[in-house]
Amino acid sequence: MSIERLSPVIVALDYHSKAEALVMADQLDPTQCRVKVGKELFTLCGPSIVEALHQRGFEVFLDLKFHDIPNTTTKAVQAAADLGVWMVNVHASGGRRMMASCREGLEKFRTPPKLIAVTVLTSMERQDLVDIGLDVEPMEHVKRLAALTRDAGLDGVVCSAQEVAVIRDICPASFNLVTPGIRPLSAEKGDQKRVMTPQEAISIGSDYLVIGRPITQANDPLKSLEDIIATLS
Ligand SMILES: O=C(O)c1cc(=O)[nH]c(=O)n1[C@@H]1O[C@H](COP(=O)(O)O)[C@@H](O)[C@H]1O
Repeated sequence: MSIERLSPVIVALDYHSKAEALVMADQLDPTQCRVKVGKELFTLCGPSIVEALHQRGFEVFLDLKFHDIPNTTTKAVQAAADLGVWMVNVHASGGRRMMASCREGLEKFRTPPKLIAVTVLTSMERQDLVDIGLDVEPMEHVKRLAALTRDAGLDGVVCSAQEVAVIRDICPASFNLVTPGIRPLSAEKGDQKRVMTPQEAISIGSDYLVIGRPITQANDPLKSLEDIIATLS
């Protein structure tokens, strides 16, 4: 069975050192999940953490949420492709030209990473958008940015599972919907606002579930991962 069919779970390795991240990775199983390397870990460790995870058999989502001018962002996603990562992301609010330039920049790679765009962070709610001058519901803004991402030719978006149904209506089935803000019923929400359980997220059409603390802060992370996967079938 391919890993695509085995598990949609991407475990967020949000750690402050390579050693801590690898202790967690060594408790997980690369046939049951992928892993995500974000800003904290990559800023501290650089490419060596990606190499160490590849050596252990994990596919890596490099979550650096690039947001810059087209030239800079394109060079950044090309650097991610040089590292051989499975997925990389930019901010959709960087705009159509920036996203299209990134997509074109990956065309020269034989097996480019999936290129996806963050819509509205799952930690944000309506008032956070008002604060930055956007007097809209998160759902509406996510829909607009997902359409822009689709038109720029990217592989998908990061959104909350609460927006999946609306995006599915306007994007092709091949458009990947990657959803953080996933919380089993028993888990703390923490700083996440737009949340959903793993089971609900999959039933509504999420392709990938990004899950950090509910797995990495569990007493038995592998059991927590397996318990979550068991709820998905
Ligand atoms: O791009 C992301 O992965 C991301 C986008 C978003 O809108 N919300 C969000 O939480 N994330 C990431 O997903 C992970 C969620 O972790 P937990 O809240 O611990 O499950 C973190 O590493 C976040 O950086």
